[in-house]
Amino acid sequence: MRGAEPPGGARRASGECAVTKIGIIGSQGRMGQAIAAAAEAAGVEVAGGVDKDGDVATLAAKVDVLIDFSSPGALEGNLDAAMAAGVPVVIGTTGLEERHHWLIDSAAQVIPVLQTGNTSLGVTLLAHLVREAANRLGEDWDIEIVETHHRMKVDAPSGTALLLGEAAAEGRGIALADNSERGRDGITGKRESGTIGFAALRGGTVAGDHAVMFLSDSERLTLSHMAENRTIFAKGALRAAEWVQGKPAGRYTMPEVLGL
Ligand SMILES: NC(=O)C1=CN([C@@H]2O[C@H](COP(=O)(O)OP(=O)(O)OC[C@H]3O[C@@H](n4cnc5c(N)ncnc54)[C@H](OP(=O)(O)O)[C@@H]3O)[C@@H](O)[C@H]2O)C=CC1
Ligand SMILES: O=C(O)C1=N[C@H](C(=O)O)C[C@H](O)C1
Repeated sequence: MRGAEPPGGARRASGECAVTKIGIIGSQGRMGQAIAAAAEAAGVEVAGGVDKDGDVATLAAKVDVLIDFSSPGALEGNLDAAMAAGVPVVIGTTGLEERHHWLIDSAAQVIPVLQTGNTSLGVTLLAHLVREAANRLGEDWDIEIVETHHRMKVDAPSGTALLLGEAAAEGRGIALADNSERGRDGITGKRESGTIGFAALRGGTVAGDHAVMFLSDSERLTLSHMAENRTIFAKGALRAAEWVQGKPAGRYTMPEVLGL
């Protein structure tokens, strides 16, 4: 029908939308609530939200951008809904596996998709510093990543720890998948040279602490970040949502948003 509004993606590809109307997937969760509060403070309209068993297709049809902080199991349906409506999606959900990344790559052929394990400015800069340090320090510097989170967190290592591991691996010019040590217990044998180790601590209400340690024979360098609350993630998610609007189909992440 002539005059009917084109799918959101086509409309936004022209870049004409200035105001972001967001839809939150995982709206009643810790992050969903933090995003809604940050949106209210920033004057960003929340057009709706869904949780388990919610209707994401209906939500997608009435928003400019979907923001997903829910569960890996929801990802495929969320991407399908975003593609059908032609709206960009910001994915903050962690615990993603290879097949989820494949789904994201595939959706990014159709719509803009921004995925990150951490939307904060501090962690985005930390990843940059980690890449640089890993590149400049020789292989005699072992790399270990330690993360601490609240007792309710369900995935490990955290998405941020993995993001930092990827940054370290890039700096070293190695593939993280072939060089990571994800859990030591019992007679582990000595540390395998060149690996990147991960350790996860859980307890209390910690919003998210990450430390990347570089350890050599006689010295240690630690680069770290501590999140004092979820507002930093929520603000970063809103910034990502505003940035991704009007972008061409493709896969994006936080350094592009923050210009780092
Ligand atoms: N990238 C980043 O910067 C950050 C990422 N995160 C990540 O965000 C995710 C959410 O964290 P958090 O808010 O603490 O977790 P919560 O458990 O508090 O919230 C998750 C929410 O998602 C909902 N949900 C579960 N399954 C589905 C589904 N199939 N469809 C729609 N909604 C669903 C839950 O609903 P119900 O209760 O009904 O199951 C719940 O409301 C985690 O993966 C976490 O690691 C967190 C902080 C920062
Ligand atoms: O589940 C959380 O809480 C957090 N998850 C993200 C992660 O897995 O890295 C980001 C942040 O650390 C908080």
